[in-house]
Amino acid sequence: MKIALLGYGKMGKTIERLALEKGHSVVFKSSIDSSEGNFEDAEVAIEFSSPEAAVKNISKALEARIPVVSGTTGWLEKYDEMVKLCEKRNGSFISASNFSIGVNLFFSINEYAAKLMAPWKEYNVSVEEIHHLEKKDAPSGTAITIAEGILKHSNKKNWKLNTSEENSLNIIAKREEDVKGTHLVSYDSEIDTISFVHEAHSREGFAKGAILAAEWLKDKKGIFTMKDVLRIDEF
Ligand SMILES: NC(=O)C1=CN([C@@H]2O[C@H](COP(=O)(O)OP(=O)(O)OC[C@H]3O[C@@H](n4cnc5c(N)ncnc54)[C@H](O)[C@@H]3O)[C@@H](O)[C@H]2O)C=CC1
Ligand SMILES: O=C(O)C1=N[C@H](C(=O)O)C[C@H](O)C1
Repeated sequence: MKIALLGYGKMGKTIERLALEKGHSVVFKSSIDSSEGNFEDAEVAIEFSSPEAAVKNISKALEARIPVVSGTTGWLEKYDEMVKLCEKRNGSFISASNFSIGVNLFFSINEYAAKLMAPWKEYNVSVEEIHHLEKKDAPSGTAITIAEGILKHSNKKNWKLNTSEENSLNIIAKREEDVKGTHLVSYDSEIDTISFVHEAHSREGFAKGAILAAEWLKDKKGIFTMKDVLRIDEF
């Protein structure tokens, strides 16, 4: 598979290493101030850049009729615009807040727990995420997906960052040196706490999932999610 890497930072470089190990080739790569290779040669684009660059990068791939896998977080208010462009171009698009298999299983565990906990009003639920100091967005995209899973089954109205409002689901975002990505869901009562956590030990899980998504998407048309790729049923 011939890959274009739109964004060649921590994720782009990890994806390149693992993709080459799998026998794929990287025919184009771009950063904020440089690019090399020939974009039109790509069979699929993998996009991990920044909240400001994501829409431009995804549009570039869709306009060129190159299937695109996007992992960038913090731009999702423009998601519907990208879906419309994909439909107009009869293209192929997957966006996910987290491509690791473990986190996608965690999303289902989270929804199951939210459904199970819904009648037990003495428990207050919260989400905490911890990431490295360079991360631009807060809360993380993964924390937002987790919060959306909880809100499907909860009587809380919305999620908010660092809130003590009873009607809102509190997301706590922490930034610490070199943390690859930790997400914790806690149900607290006066009597006890139930919590479950996903901790990424490296960026390889995100990168492997993105390559898997690209292999899966390459010869398909439409807009998909990681649940389609991994065949995980909706709750
Ligand atoms: N969905 C997932 O599984 C994962 C998502 N991410 C997300 O992916 C994104 C990238 O993460 P990292 O590689 O760690 O970041 P990074 O900062 O190491 O790399 C970002 C890359 O994007 C480029 N870039 C930044 N601003 C740009 C602009 N305005 N125009 C063009 N290129 C630009 C940079 O030059 C660099 O090559 C972030 O949004 C992060 O939250 C990160 C890990 C996993
Ligand atoms: O910026 C990161 O590093 C990560 N971003 C994603 C997010 O915002 O959820 C996924 C992962 O946790 C790493």
